[in-house]
Amino acid sequence: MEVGNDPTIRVQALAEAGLSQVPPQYIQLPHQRPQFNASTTSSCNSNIPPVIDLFYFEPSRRNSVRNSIGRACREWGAFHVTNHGVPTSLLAHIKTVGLTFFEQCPIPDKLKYSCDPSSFASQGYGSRMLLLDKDNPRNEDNVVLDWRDYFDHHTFPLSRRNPSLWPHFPPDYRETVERYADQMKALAQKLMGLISESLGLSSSCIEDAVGELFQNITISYYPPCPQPDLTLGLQTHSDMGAITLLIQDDVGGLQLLNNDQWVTVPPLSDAVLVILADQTEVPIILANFMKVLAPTNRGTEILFLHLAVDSLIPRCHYTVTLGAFHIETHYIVLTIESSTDQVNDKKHSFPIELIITNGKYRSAQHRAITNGAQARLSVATFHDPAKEVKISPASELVNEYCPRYREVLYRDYASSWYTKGPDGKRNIDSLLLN
Ligand SMILES: O=C(O)CCC(=O)C(=O)O
Ligand SMILES: [Fe+2]
Repeated sequence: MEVGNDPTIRVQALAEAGLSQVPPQYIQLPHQRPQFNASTTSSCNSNIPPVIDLFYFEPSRRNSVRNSIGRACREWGAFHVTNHGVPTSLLAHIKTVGLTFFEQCPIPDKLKYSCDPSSFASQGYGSRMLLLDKDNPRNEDNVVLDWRDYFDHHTFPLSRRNPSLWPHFPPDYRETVERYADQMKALAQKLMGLISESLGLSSSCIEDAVGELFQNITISYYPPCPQPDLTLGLQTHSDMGAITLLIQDDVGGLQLLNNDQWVTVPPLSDAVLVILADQTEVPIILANFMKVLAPTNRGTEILFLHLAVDSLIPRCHYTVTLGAFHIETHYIVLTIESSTDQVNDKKHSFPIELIITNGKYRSAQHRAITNGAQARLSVATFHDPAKEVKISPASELVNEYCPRYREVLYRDYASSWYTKGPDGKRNIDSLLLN
């Protein structure tokens, strides 16, 4: 069977053909292949993303919930939430309708919903995530394909929502996706509020920076794979938008990179996994640090960063000198003062660099592994800026203390992601000018 640049090939068809070996396009480079050892696959591994009880957003719990979220964002860039207010029956039902579509609709019927392979993140049924590089067909030789089929739905803003383009089978598929989209948007907005507050910012900060939310829901179906040790269901990536809410069935296979180790995320049927995506990492947070940093004196010999995280953690003061800058834990900058007025150009731009790298609000790298026994299903709900939103620190806030990030249209950012491939975090790193 021809695979690769044939957009009609579905992984499910390859799996059903009973191959004993996957076609070569699905074989990962050796350093990308998963390791199947006890520490990454054991369900009793204690090193897993935290589970945070949201207590249905009860105001009296807000402070402690916000602290837990801050810690999880610094340490993992991801966390589970429970008591989030989304009916658990709906979490179960969206997985049921997704599985019914993938497993009970014949492939020729599913192909009627095929997405457009020439435009990225297009709605519909597909397999290949990255765009074909038509200008450089030779680049195709380097493309490794995911062992995955998916259905992508455009759900917000409502002007993009057209359920008649979604599966008609099972009969309640469309209505379930609509209900799920509404519930996930409400949850994402509440979580962005808490994440903003966990940075010491006003609760609307991240949402204001993102602007009108664009929501896509991707149901991924990973057929059993004859060679799980050579393949990935979904290649290593960080999500490109602001925040992703993910649920998975009880088969398991999602892995998160934590302290350079791949950790298998256990399926929790009542929980939703929150994944920080690229736009929550640098540009938005950076813009807010810049607001705080903007009124500093320039060219100072020593800077004092007054750090405080919240009322529960005692205020700490740090002295910053070139070469001796060290922040142990938290990094909310309240003020910067100079103790001398000596000018030393070399110091420009170092404080915020360190703040960012110490900050640990990094988008989480993750991937999906495959298995030889059972198909697996996940539902990822992405919340992204509009394509026209410019991603950059606000220009009036940039001074020479700040690192410069290249301004980029979110559309171009997404396009680069889909043409060059995520390759870990290559895309967000490419925005750094220095
Ligand atoms: O299937 C999974 O668990 C991961 C899905 C994912 O990361 C994505 O769709 O971006
Ligand atoms: Fe993802």
